[in-house]
Amino acid sequence: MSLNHIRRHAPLVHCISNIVVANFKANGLLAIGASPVMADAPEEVAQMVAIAGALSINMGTLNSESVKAMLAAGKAANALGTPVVFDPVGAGATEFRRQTVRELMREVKHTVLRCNVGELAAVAEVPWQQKGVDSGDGDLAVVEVAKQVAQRYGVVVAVTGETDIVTDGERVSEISGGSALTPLVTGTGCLLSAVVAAGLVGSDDAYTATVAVLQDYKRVAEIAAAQSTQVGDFQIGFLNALQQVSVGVAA
Ligand SMILES: Nc1ncnc2c1ncn2[C@@H]1O[C@H](COP(=O)(O)OP(=O)(O)OP(=O)(O)O)[C@@H](O)[C@H]1O
Ligand SMILES: Cc1ncsc1CCO
Ligand SMILES: [Mg+2]
Repeated sequence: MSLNHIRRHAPLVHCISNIVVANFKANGLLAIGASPVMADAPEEVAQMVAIAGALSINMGTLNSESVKAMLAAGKAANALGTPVVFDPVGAGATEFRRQTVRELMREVKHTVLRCNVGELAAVAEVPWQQKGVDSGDGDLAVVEVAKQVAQRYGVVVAVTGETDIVTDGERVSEISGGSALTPLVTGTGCLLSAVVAAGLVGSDDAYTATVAVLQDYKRVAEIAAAQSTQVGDFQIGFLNALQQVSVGVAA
């Protein structure tokens, strides 16, 4: 019961968000009893991360200022031993994103990398046709590439899609289920990254904490899909189901 673990710890999660999903992410974290704070001014991120339980870095709508903030916040979190989750949104779509991924992977020690398959390919620098922020097309041995990235950077890698894969370079878990409506609501992956960050607070094994969050998140999608067939309703149902699962009242 990982979302329940988050509710019991009620962590403050410092999010460097993209502009598309900031509201959904904040409401999703509140629904499970966490406290979100969005802060991306380079001038304040080191101070903000110092009072947070975890840092969630998302480069979905990056610009030169927010990249400075990501580096400063990540380094400050590392110095404090605060867990960091990196979501390299659209990593392979442009040269700016590819460079930023390289810099963030080199300069910051991330606890968890949470991405879709296209983003994994970009982080691993293997060929893939990314479609903007969506996963896109290609042929990738996902488990093998995820393990290589995990070993190379000493990070837990969580790759999502119809079936999610989590690996620390040795252990591998596959998590299926959920709902095909989930990728039709923008930011469900971005929110998941922030929820993983929240789930790391009070956990001593990032791999098992990440697996537990992804399992609960699939269940959240199933509960939402049982109550709604249209995407708008599903988005609201998803927030409701996050609350239910975290409280422990979901069937
Ligand atoms: N076809 C599918 N069937 C069931 N669940 C899915 C499917 N595709 C994605 N998901 C689930 O949706 C959630 C978000 O994963 P996804 O891979 O879509 O993230 P993402 O591409 O980073 O999303 P975004 O950038 O919009 O935030 C995960 O819980 C994942 O398991
Ligand atoms: C649509 C979109 N564009 C940049 S970030 C984002 C949200 C999903 O990742
Ligand atoms: Mg994403």
